[in-house]
Amino acid sequence: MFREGLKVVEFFGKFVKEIYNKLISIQRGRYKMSLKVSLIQMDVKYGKPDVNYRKVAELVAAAMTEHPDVLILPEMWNIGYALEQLEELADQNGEHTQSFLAALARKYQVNIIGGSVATSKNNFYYNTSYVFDREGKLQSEYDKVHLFGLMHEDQWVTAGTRRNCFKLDNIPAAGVICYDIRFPEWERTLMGEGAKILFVSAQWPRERIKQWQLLLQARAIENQVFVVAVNRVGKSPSGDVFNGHSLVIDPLGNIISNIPVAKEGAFTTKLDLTMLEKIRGEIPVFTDRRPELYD
Ligand SMILES: O=C(O)CCC(=O)C(=O)O
Repeated sequence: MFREGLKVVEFFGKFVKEIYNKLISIQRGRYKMSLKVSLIQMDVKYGKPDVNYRKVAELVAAAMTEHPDVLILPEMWNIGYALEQLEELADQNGEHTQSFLAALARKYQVNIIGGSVATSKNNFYYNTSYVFDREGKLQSEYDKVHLFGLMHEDQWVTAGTRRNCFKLDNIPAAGVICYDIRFPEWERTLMGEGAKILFVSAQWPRERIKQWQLLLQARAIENQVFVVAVNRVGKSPSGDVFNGHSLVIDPLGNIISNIPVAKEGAFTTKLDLTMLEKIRGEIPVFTDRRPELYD
């Protein structure tokens, strides 16, 4: 009798919690017209995952003083481009990274675009991104699709084949990694699910930083989306210098962030999502497309 009583209480407890969570997500989905994003512009220590995980935990804690809705990390932040050490250092099935990011997301109740980390899955290596929601639930797993030959990434890493589309607080969004931004057809493909924000994580060297900015502005304008793009700072042993220049760009291509170029830190910017509908209404590029003429 007592046991049955407990079961009934447990059942109703679960039921009430589910209703509560539903109401919260409806509330977020309906009313959220702005979104605060924090970009974690960090140095990545080559081949030193312990140092890098600690650094991410510190910078995420620092970011939380600004109460962001979403955090984003750079590319390959666990080991840098230490490709020749993948056998030893790649995160097996991404398990360590997933539990690390899920715990941070839950602890701070914040959405996390986990940049990317080197993983090994079924004896292949990948450049993998994980996205977690505020409850620490995995919303997307993405393996970088376009591998960067100039840094020999294609000799070590296997290219992904899946899209990275997800919803955060009910807002549709998409994510890509670094070299992916040179393929406008890929970003356009991701827009098919109605993304309002494109998240980009990168290790983009200083010598081509002008191209980084122009490419990101173009992706924002042509897709009429906000672009939130984080790049690392620091140096790699091969001599590449990374000067950050992380950017938040509105759907008209205007830069709306004010992130000190080469400084390490967590930088927060607010996106006003109300401008999207107006822009898309005025110049309706999605309905004016002529896909029958394209390849
Ligand atoms: O496209 C570029 O110039 C940089 C790309 C890159 O560094 C990368 O994908 O890791």
